[in-house]
Amino acid sequence: MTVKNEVRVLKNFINGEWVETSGTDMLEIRNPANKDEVVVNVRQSNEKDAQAAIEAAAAAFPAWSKTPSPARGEYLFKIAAIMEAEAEEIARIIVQEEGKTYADAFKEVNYAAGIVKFYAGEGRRMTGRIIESDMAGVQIELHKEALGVVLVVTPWNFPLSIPAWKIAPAILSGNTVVLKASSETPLTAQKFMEIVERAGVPSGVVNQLVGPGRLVTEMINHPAVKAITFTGSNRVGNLIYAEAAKEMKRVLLEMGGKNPLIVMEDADVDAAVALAVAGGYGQTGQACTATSRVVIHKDIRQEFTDKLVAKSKEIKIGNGMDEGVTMGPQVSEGERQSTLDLIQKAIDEGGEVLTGGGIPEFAGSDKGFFVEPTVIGSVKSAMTIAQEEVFGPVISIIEIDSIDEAIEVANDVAFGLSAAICTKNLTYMNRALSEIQAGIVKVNMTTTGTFFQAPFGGYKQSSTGTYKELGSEAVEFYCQNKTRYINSN
Ligand SMILES: NC(=O)C1=CN([C@@H]2O[C@H](COP(=O)(O)OP(=O)(O)OC[C@H]3O[C@@H](n4cnc5c(N)ncnc54)[C@H](OP(=O)(O)O)[C@@H]3O)[C@@H](O)[C@H]2O)C=CC1
Ligand SMILES: O=C(O)CCC(=O)C(=O)O
Repeated sequence: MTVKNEVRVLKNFINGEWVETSGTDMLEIRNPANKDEVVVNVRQSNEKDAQAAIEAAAAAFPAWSKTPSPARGEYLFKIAAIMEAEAEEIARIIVQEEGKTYADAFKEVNYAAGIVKFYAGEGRRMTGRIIESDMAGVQIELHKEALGVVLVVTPWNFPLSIPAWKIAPAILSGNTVVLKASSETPLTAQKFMEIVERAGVPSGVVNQLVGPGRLVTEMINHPAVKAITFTGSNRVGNLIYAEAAKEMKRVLLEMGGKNPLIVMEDADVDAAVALAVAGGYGQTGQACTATSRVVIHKDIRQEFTDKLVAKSKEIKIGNGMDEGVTMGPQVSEGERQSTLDLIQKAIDEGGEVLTGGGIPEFAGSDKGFFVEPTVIGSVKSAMTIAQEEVFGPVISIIEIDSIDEAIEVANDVAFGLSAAICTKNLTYMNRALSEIQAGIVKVNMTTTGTFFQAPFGGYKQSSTGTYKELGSEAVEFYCQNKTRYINSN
């Protein structure tokens, strides 16, 4: 039986107007906690729509890039205020199409509003630099300029905050954008566009295209597109990088992680277990910063593991809107299957499932893409489960017997996004902070979660590495610096 919601068919947001998509394929978005519930229908866009979105952004660029940055910031303040005022409604949309808990979704909306306010304030902090010249009367200025049209390609796991953390610095810097949000979460993106419209952002500054990822390839090649910012899988990140390289376009890629939580022998075990649970199972493990490896000292492995298993069993799985639920479903059948496949591979390679490992059973569990919070013991660093991103609620336990070995294991992966260490020992702390090859290293904190005033980005295959997201540093990606020589003699 299909739940009869009032199902909308989404439109594109182009040049300040809601326009019918021109494709013929229809995509049904269903609630991942109840696949009988159709959330929204999407008639896909085609190349013609993609072209129109880019042209609208290109046409809006001259006026927008000349608008003073404090004035651009004022629009962002308005966007943030609407997000905050409508946080409950937006959070419900996120739960309905992505599946996370209402508490997580509500936090995401307020986090997104915080990001937008942060960049609104940056509008009054945009500065250049004066450089002394060799000649009297000659001044050299370093001046930031916007790039042009920026293509924003985003995933489903943070359907509001990731678009916000890319679009806010992009438009604050004077660029115009086309958003291609994930096909799993088009309604949240649409709601974001409605807010942009109501905040009075001039037509064409922000445009949104609903449609398949394959449209992005051609968009990258459009001459008006000057930069592409992407968060998602390494597979797609590689495709985008290769395509953009043809015209040497600027690219920012944020991709996978295989984030370790090192727990040393002096750690507070209960606190470390709480960090593993929050980092491993928060967002159903669907975060690029998720704790997927616990690298634990042999002296406390047993105690830690017993306590982690006990806490894992306390997780209440269900529909993210239901009271008391602490973990929602995975976003799709495909994502769940890929988690289950990796668990099976771990077993085949010698891992031991200590709790979870399968599909939970409760009333209605067959309707959603639920998976149990899973702890895998006896994991060795070379195993697939210790190397590949899972993107589900799975924590692997890897035993070590020294800080040297802990750091070696932490670094023994292709990724380098986030890492954390639990210890009170200053030497351990300093070694982790300086020797772990990751863009973010934390002490006695979860691998997940970022404060938006601080830069975010990974090492190795987690990111392109050349630019950071978040913080005032993010603006660098969206600007080019012109060196201006002025001879006033
Ligand atoms: N680092 C992170 O935060 C994230 C990592 N992932 C990883 O990626 C895996 C798959 O997730 P998925 O959502 O499919 O991630 P993808 O990388 O496939 O999708 C991310 C974005 O890229 C778009 N896209 C898809 N194909 C192309 C293409 N050929 N060219 C340009 N853009 C494209 C998608 O559009 P469309 O949705 O229309 O296909 C979406 O907007 C996860 O299991 C996880 O391992 C996923 C999400 C976030
Ligand atoms: O941990 C976080 O808050 C950020 C996670 C993230 O950026 C991602 O999963 O894409």
